Amino acid sequence: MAIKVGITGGIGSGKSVVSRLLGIMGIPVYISDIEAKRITNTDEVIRRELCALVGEEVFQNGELNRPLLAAYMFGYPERTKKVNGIIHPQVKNDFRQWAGRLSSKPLVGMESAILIESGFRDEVDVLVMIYAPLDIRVERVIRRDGSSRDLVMKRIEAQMTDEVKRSQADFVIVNDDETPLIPQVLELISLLSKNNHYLCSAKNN
Ligand SMILES: CC(C)(COP(=O)(O)OP(=O)(O)OC[C@H]1O[C@@H](n2cnc3c(N)ncnc32)[C@H](O)[C@@H]1O)[C@@H](O)C(=O)NCCC(=O)NCCS
Ligand SMILES: Nc1ncnc2c1ncn2[C@@H]1O[C@H](COP(=O)(O)OP(=O)(O)OP(=O)(O)O)[C@@H](O)[C@H]1O
Repeated sequence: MAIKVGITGGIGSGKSVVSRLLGIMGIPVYISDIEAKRITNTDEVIRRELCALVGEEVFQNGELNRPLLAAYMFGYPERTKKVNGIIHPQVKNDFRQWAGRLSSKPLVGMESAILIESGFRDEVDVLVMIYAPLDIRVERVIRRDGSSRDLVMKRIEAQMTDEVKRSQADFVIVNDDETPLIPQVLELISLLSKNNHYLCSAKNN
């Protein structure tokens, strides 16, 4: 049975960068953002419920109108809760199936900015928080997405605080543009591998 590693952290903290590093090292990672998008675009029940909640225009030419959904939910906690309530149960189901298919792997990951708040904490065995100071995160996302500061702040407000995340995390990786990242990721893998001989089996292959 694979050890399931949750990777969380606020928007722009560097989860995707860490997940890519894990991927390079042979650890498959379920990227919730990507999978939630796929499921939202293909699941009939989600489609129906989102249309009923937001309006038919939330899908355009069969595709989710992402800017519209983002404008609808971010900044409105009650709406965010309803949208999450439609999408997240299906993502949880999908993750379970994905992890089941990879049960022979020593380690698998699940990346989500809102892993704790969407009720995924119990789906993973170990929780890793990627930490970066707020100002750095905001600047990174503005640079990455070309979004406005206001839009980034609204997303941050829809996410749990770093303090709460930190209190639930088993490991914290600091990605503040100063602390070297790769040694921390290697240390994490080495720690997780101590009990399941991950590195030994890699050497034997
Ligand atoms: C609202 C949507 C359409 C906006 O799409 P967009 O391409 O602009 O953003 P993207 O999906 O790439 O997300 C970027 C970042 O926004 C933040 N974010 C996304 N969804 C949420 C949410 N429900 N609550 C808080 N933060 C969120 C995360 O930090 C995420 O990594 C999209 O994020 C979405 O469908 N969200 C609902 C599904 C969801 O909760 N996904 C997150 C992981 S399960
Ligand atoms: N250590 C780093 N060195 C250089 N660039 C970095 C580093 N960490 C993150 N970045 C850059 O900052 C941006 C945000 O990082 P990333 O996309 O990994 O964040 P995230 O936590 O996955 O965000 P989101 O919640 O939006 O998915 C990206 O453009 C990424 O390339």
